[in-house]
Amino acid sequence: MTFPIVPLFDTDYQTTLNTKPFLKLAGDVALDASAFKTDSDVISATKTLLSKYSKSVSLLLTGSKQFNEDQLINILNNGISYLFTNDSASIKFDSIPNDRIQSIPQFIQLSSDITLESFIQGFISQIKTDRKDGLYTTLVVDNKERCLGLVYSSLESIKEAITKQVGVYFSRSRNEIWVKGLTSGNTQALLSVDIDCDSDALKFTVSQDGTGFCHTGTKSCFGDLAYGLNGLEHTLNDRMINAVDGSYTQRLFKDETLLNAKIKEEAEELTEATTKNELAWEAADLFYFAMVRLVKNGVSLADVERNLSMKNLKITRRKGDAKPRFLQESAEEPANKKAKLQRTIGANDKIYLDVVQSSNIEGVTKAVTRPIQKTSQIMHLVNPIIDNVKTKGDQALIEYTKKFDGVELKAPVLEAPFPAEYFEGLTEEMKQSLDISIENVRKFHAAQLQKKPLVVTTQPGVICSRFPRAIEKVGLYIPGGTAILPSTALMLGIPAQVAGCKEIIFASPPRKSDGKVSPEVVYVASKCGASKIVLAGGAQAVAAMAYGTESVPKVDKILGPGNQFVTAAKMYVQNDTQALCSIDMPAGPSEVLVIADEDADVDFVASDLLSQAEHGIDSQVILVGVNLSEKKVQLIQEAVHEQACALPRVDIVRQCIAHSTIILCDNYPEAFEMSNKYAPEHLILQINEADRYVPLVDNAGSIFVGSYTPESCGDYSSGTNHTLPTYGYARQYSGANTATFQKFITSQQVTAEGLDNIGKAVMCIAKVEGLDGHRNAVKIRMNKLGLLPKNFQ
Ligand SMILES: NC(=O)c1ccc[n+]([C@@H]2O[C@H](COP(=O)([O-])OP(=O)(O)OC[C@H]3O[C@@H](n4cnc5c(N)ncnc54)[C@H](O)[C@@H]3O)[C@@H](O)[C@H]2O)c1
Ligand SMILES: N[C@H](CO)Cc1c[nH]c[nH+]1
Ligand SMILES: [Zn+2]
Repeated sequence: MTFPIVPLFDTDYQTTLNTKPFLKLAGDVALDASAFKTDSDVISATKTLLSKYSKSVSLLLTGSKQFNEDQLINILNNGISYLFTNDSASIKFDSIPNDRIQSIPQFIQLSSDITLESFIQGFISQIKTDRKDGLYTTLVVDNKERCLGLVYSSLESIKEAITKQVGVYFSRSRNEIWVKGLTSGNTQALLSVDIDCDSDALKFTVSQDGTGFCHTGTKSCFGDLAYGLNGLEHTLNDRMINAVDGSYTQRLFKDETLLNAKIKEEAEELTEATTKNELAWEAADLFYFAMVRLVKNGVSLADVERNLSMKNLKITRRKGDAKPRFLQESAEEPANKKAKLQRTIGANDKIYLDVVQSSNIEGVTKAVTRPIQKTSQIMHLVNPIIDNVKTKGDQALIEYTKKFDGVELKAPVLEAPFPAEYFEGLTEEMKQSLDISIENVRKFHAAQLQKKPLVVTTQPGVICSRFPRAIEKVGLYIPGGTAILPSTALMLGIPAQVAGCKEIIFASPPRKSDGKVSPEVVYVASKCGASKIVLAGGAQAVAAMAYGTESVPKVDKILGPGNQFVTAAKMYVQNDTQALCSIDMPAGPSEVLVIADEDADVDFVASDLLSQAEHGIDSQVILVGVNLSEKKVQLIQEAVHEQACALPRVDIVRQCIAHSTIILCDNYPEAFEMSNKYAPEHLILQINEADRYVPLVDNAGSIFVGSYTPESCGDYSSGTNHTLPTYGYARQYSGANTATFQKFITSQQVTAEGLDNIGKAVMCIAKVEGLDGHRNAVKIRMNKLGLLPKNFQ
């Protein structure tokens, strides 16, 4: 049961509610149809009542038919819960379900007849209690039906609560009426009062003021309520008033075009999500942006829920077909859709990074989220490619190269020594430049070689050692989709040679123009002694090297960066025991995090950000500012825009910067903490005395120290490796190094003395493990050596 009286209103319901505000507590109300001229009048009154005062509104039909069937359907579709009639059994409409027509309930009363006394009396007459103290258990909830606490009411407190429409209860500890908030200031407006199904418990719905309901200062007696959609609504309402200048949420509030684009983008991503995690992730994003739009326009979650309830009452529902425009779009290839989305970022828009304060947890979380691909979707595309290469070998490689790279090959593999025509176009200057890089990379990686085995005598007569062996056959992937990368060829080929790998195979997608790989890549391949170049890219190249084909030898390890298809295929083959093939690391889209302070050169900072932003639309660049002034941030933004516009790959940069951010920190330790959490592939330090801060770095692929160390130097020529872990994998992976091309073997030698030293320990532990064979292998030897007493068991 809800409230035992349903007030019946005419058109002047507003005046009645002003003079008898207690009527709002009934929750359910009815309208007298005979007082309204048109169905629109009924609908307008219904909507006002539902939005301000009532939980449900019904319509009382008396006498002759005031409305025809169509009008009644219109009314029922716009919020009226029931039609009350004198004789529900005799009234039948073809299109109105029977359960929406009810006989007039006894408890309907004309509002003009209801007095405060009769209202209270009507309520009290319906409740009972079996408690010895005569009190009524009372549940207090807020207008979102969230439980605030459990209290008790007496008949007196109920009367006072209804009379004043505020939270009034009975305090058992003080044995007196308790007006909530009288001393704390945390008062309550009473919105409605309900009785439970067996009439012995009450529910007070209130609007809670002040810090909250609980005397401990929390919103409810069961802790705080700032979570989920309600918590988000609360935060966004707060941000509307207090948003930090330049924060992402503030930008969304101000920029209608951006906000609407994000809503469309997230809606589309939700339609593309497949796993539970992805669906929850994308739905959360969509709710977030939708909620920003609601809060911006003063619409509350309660308004949305009311709307849902109203829709639930509809009789005639639309067929539910989608507009043709959306049907057509969802049938489109994902690649087309992505391209379309990219075009929504205008070519003339200013290129600038979002700005968030480090204290803005939500903003920072969003900022450091990689524009990561959905593994399940990519695997969906990659799995059949791998299967086909496994079964059809070279033929599949040739077919995929035609399909994805637009090149028709006769043979998919180029054998060393590589024909002279493949070196055509290579200039002397280029050769010299590559040679400088090759020698520096060789020097740095040769220095990493462990020359002598590591030998440690752990106890007298127990000698342990460890020594490296080169991995025999390695497959090196050299990306070639959006840019040719001879630098990656040397970053992989030289360490493989230094480590002593017996067979080095390159794979790289051929150029569309002539079906060859670039002469620079061929030059590096010959310099590092590669035996073959597989003329294929993507998942098909990875599969060919992992399983082998007629002309591609199966390798033991695949190394090298690449796009999402390459990375997904590498992850797949390393998990397939049939392939028996390991990989270096997940080395996906390039990324950089720059830490800069007020003294940093704005042009240097901008150029470093852009040098990685130009890699691809799925790259990400982050600037962590230490105590940066507003002016400095503005200058950096201007430099980014100006330099970006002059780059040939400005379109790629634009897409990358759209998911890149400036995070403002107050001090250096905070900046490094931020960077360690992000675990960037590249970390650039453009701060005073940069080298002093290196010890603060726990997670990063490679560090670039000081203002004259652009990341480009590491990409090409300094000597460090540029094949580095991305996506935050710098937490657990190292970048490519000499050891990446080796495995380590351990060895031990135990003498009689050694056996005497550790033998008993071995036997003891083997016994507890129940492995007597292990124990015996020691016991036999020790017995023969006379190291055990005769009666030893
Ligand atoms: N982390 C590092 O160390 C590092 C180093 C260098 C480059 N990178 C990154 O490597 C990536 C290189 O990517 P790229 O695309 O330029 O070259 P790529 O060689 O990795 O990929 C090109 C291949 O992808 C395949 N492909 C393209 N579209 C496909 C589709 N729809 N279905 C199936 N396969 C498809 C084709 O086979 C094509 O040959 C960039 O993201 C760059 O940032 C990273
Ligand atoms: N920065 C890339 C690694 O993330 C490597 C590279 C190659 N060419 C230019 N840059
Ligand atoms: Zn680079």
